[in-house]
Amino acid sequence: MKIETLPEEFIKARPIIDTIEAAGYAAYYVGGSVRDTLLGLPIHDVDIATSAYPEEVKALFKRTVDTGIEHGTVMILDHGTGYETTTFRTESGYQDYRRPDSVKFVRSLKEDLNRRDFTINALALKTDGTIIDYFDGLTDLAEHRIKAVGDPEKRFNEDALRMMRAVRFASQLNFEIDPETIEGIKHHGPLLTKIAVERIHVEFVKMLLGQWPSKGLDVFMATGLYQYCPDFKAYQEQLNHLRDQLKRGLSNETAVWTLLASVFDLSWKQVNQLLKDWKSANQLIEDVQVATQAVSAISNHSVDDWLLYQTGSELLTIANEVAQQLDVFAYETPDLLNRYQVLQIHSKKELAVSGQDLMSAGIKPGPQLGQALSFLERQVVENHLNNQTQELLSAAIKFLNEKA
Ligand SMILES: Nc1ccn([C@@H]2O[C@H](COP(=O)(O)OP(=O)(O)OP(=O)(O)O)[C@@H](O)[C@H]2O)c(=O)n1
Ligand SMILES: [Mg+2]
Repeated sequence: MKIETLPEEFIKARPIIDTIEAAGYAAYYVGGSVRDTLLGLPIHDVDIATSAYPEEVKALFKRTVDTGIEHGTVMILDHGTGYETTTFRTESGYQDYRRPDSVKFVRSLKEDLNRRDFTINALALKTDGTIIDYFDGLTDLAEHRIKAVGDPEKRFNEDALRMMRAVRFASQLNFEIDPETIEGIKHHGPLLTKIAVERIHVEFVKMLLGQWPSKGLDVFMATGLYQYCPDFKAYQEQLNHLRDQLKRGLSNETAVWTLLASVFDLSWKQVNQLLKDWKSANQLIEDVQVATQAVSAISNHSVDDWLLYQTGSELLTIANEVAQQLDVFAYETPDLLNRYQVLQIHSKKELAVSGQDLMSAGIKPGPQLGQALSFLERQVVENHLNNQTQELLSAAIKFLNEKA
């Protein structure tokens, strides 16, 4: 098979392959970019596989970075774009189920494609558009099938993350997973616990960002894979509910975790624990806590000005998206955003008085000053006070006198 017109990204990368070939080595486009081109999808990064050894690749180009030289990957920098170029290799002895004990460089493309995860990911593309397909990847692409290359058991023993990749591709592509590959996942699920949580996290999120998340979730649940992910064992019922409920993919990672936290009915503290167990960044944890609180207010029809203020426009949009997915939404997103926009202030900084102003008016520094500012902030947000300096100063003094 031959692709008549290659996407621009491949044409841009062509000089790299030409240079390698001119030196007497073979080089091909491989991986996701080939698969996605055949599916008519946009492509992100162009990966290259070559018979040249890493040192031989480096000798051919001025600017390279050793991004993974021990397993054969060198990044070639060309006019601002980086091309991951990996020497054909086979892998043997995966004692830890994630990294080969030894990588053996080979000169044969077929051997290289043979160690790849799924047939649709084991296609190679030549610069003239010819597709090389040793494992019937084209048939599986046409028939919308995710199928391990060769023996699924071996593929998952080599890298247990591939089980998560299978469900992620099902959700991104709306493909079915081949029955033998499903069996392989059922047998090897426990190996997932050997994999770094950060890597599982990436695949899990990609699954829920895919256009057909229920498809991925279905296999994720049916194979029992979920049990080997942090904390999910306790939430089988909720995850099954989600599988039946989800209409489309989420729009970003914050929405993914807010959805889960809402479906699991987690408290502020429990959100923190779940996301820590999933090795998430602190900013994500905070955002999910706030957005989850907003989802709950939305579903109770109890969104007030203070909640709008605390949540902010970005997280309000996310919370309402999640509420819509769960069919608990009571507000149109533009209405919520309008209500947010017309608040007198959107952060403490916009208050017409500062701590400095309060001190100039005779209030002593200390906890009282902070309390007065928080009082003013809430009063202004809730429209009980106008955001005007004089009015706020008097209100602060009165507040502190009443407390004393
Ligand atoms: N655990 C893995 C990861 C990757 N690969 C191979 O390396 C290629 C590139 O990997 P990666 O970029 O991680 O995935 P893609 O398939 O390119 O998917 P994406 O579009 O998400 O990048 C894959 O297509 C596959 O051939 C593999 O065999 N096993
Ligand atoms: Mg890729």
